[in-house]
Amino acid sequence: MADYQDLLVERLRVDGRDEDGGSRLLAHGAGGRAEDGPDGWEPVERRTEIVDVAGAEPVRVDVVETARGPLLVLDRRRPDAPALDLADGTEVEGLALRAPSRVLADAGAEVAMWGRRLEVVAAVAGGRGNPAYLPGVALPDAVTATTDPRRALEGADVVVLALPSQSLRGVLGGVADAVPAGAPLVSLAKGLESGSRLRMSEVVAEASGAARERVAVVSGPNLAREIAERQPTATVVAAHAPDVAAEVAAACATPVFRPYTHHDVLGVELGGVVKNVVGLAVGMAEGLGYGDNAKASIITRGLAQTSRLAVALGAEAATLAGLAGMGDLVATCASPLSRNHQTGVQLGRGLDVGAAARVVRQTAEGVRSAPSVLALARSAGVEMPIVEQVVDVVEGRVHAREAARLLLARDLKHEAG
Ligand SMILES: NC(=O)C1=CN([C@@H]2O[C@H](COP(=O)(O)OP(=O)(O)OC[C@H]3O[C@@H](n4cnc5c(N)ncnc54)[C@H](OP(=O)(O)O)[C@@H]3O)[C@@H](O)[C@H]2O)C=CC1
Ligand SMILES: O=C(CO)COP(=O)(O)O
Repeated sequence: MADYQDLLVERLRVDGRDEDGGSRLLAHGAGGRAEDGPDGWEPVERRTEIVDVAGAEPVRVDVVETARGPLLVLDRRRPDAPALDLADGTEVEGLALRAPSRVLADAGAEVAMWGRRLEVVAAVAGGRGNPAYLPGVALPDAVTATTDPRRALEGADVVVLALPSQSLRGVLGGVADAVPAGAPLVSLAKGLESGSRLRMSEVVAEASGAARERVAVVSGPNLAREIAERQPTATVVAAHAPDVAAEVAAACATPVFRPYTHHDVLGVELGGVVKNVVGLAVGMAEGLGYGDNAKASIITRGLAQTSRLAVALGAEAATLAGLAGMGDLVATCASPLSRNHQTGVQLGRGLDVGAAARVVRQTAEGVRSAPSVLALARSAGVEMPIVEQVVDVVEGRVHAREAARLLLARDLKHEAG
């Protein structure tokens, strides 16, 4: 165990019963040693968390937590004893983990992360990072984690929503009443909601009930793995309210992460949405064995079509030439880390969407967004041939090779037309 984590012996006493019949516990203050403090017996938090398990029924987990941290062992002299079925007045010695997050939280630095899976949350809270998504990356000590979204939201100055686009409304809507009043709500998601075709800033405002001025989006060439490795990058923080954009930018700026503020929320979001679809197309070209000329052509025409759509919907053309447009498009189309790119490669090799998803195993937003982008484009009277072909491949109507042939066979035209 790293030297900044502590295992503390807790002196615990059973003090009656909870409403559900389990033992109510008190802990002796300051690590359970009487000489450590005058505060005597103090309440212990006990709650049940529901843990989703892939391919099985959810599991109920009893969590017992003292002021020092969660109990790993309730009774260290009888570790196999039934956890919370002790006679009134019994005293036991538990073991509490004081994790780095807790130590840093005490020192004032707080990033409270919510996750739905106990094993992920336990790994993050225990200083082991997130081995499932970011193997080999140590997360900052200041990140704490919980499976209880309300605890994560408690007292938050800024609420950051890093969820796949199709899950965001449900998750946020379920805890909207717990979002601290006045805290900016920041979306990192790069997709359109299927059905409503709403952008994520719109979904956030609807699901939370917050005014749109409280919502910000962060978008740019921001591949998660590189950021987690503290490799330098820049990004855009867009909000309708300049002070909200500035507040969020100040909150996330580091020596290697440089945010620029922007007012064009629509343009910034559309850049992030459509680059995923173009990333699928570039991946398909790669999967088909095409070279860099083909990929550069798709990137360039993809950006032209994205800008056309964005401007038709009311965004500024210059936004799409910036970090959230061209910048993110280049990162996605060039990097093997991009899940949209990876998914495209699998589609180009002939796999269908389901099989490609099983290979890539993480969210490729372009797959769900492509039909919504196409519908938006049609409603705005904008032609997006690359998106059209991606939709046809994703929906299994044509093979990627045929999609490429159809794109190349289109009528000749002026490049700026
Ligand atoms: N990864 C990246 O490089 C970047 C991603 N983004 C955007 O961020 C958004 C999220 O992507 P990302 O985190 O990478 O996606 P991943 O697929 O890597 O991870 C999805 C995360 O969301 C959780 N999740 C999914 N559905 C739900 C749900 N219904 N309730 C609760 N939690 C859920 C997953 O939990 P579980 O593990 O339990 O399934 C997992 O932690 C996307 O819109 C993406 O475009 C933006 C910039 C960079
Ligand atoms: O948006 C991203 C980089 O900016 C991440 O791209 P993927 O979702 O394709 O991995």
